[in-house]
Amino acid sequence: MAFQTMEWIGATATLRLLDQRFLPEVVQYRDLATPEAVAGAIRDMTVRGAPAIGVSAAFGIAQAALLAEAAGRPLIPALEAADGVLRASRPTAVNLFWALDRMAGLWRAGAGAAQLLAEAQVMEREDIAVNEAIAAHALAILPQEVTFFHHCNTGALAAVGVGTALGIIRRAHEAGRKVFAYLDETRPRLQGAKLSSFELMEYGVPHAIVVDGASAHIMRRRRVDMAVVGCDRVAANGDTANKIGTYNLALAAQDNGVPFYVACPSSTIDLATPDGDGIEIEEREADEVLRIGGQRVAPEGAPAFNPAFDVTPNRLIAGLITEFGIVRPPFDVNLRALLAGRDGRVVSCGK
Ligand SMILES: CSC[C@@H](O)[C@@H](O)C(=O)COP(=O)(O)O
Repeated sequence: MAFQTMEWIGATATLRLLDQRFLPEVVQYRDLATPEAVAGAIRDMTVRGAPAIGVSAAFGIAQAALLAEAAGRPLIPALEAADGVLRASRPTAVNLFWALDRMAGLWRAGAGAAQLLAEAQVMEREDIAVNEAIAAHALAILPQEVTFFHHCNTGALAAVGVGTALGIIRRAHEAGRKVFAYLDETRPRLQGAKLSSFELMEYGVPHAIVVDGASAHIMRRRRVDMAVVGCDRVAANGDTANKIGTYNLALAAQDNGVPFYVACPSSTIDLATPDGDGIEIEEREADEVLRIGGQRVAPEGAPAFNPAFDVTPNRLIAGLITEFGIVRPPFDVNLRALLAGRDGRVVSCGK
């Protein structure tokens, strides 16, 4: 692979992130030396995608402990401050809070810097395995020839391993399936056109970038076997927050009889939020809408509204593809059973 989304540089205790803001034109890395810098990189979308955000934040916590220990400062105030600044970086992807809670469980119990770094590295390795398991479960239901519709970027750039939805597309291609993918360009940040296409070009997966508004038309006129997207938070009833435009895509899929799947690690499931109405939706600056590639496309002074995510109601979702299997409706029952199974009890994927 010609790029690596993140890398921990032990010698300098820095987190090296591929700066996704400049892809596909420039492959350039940033070395972040403090948890505040890591939080800034999450906020400005140097790193993005729910799993990648979570693991980056875990390294930010480890970094806080390492810096405090090296300076002989007390650990807990440093960790509390780092936790606060990282928690405030982006609101919607629950993986951020999941990762910070997991790290906080350790440092509140007295873990030191070495143990916190080891835990961040465990999370890094886990993500790789989880991504592979998601792809393997998906492959089991895919035909030999398959055309996908995909939204945003959910691949290696959004994770540590191959990613979720885009990881499925990549692994299906590598497994010898005859794969084609339509990639929504994903306005306003263009993660589909810039990042997902960058990845699929790299892997040699046949695809076409389409404008977001083309999905219903393409599903009506052309072969599409499955829409598959990632997600930032799944509520207890299966309502799913993902990049703005996902809900539109799900509606288009339903109207055209195309099964709509959401691929996610179980760390994206948030049983504490009963339904999608309780999910905070990040609102970003108007300029993302008003400009394309730095160039203003709207009249001077025109207003804009820029919600970065939307919530797809559970009734539009055929299944959630997790590392433990494919969760089918009724999601309220089956998601609880899935997470109970993760703790060693019964696993029911509602197949
Ligand atoms: C496996 S990534 C899943 C989601 O995080 C992805 O679909 C998405 O919405 C990313 O949004 P972004 O704003 O680029 O961080």
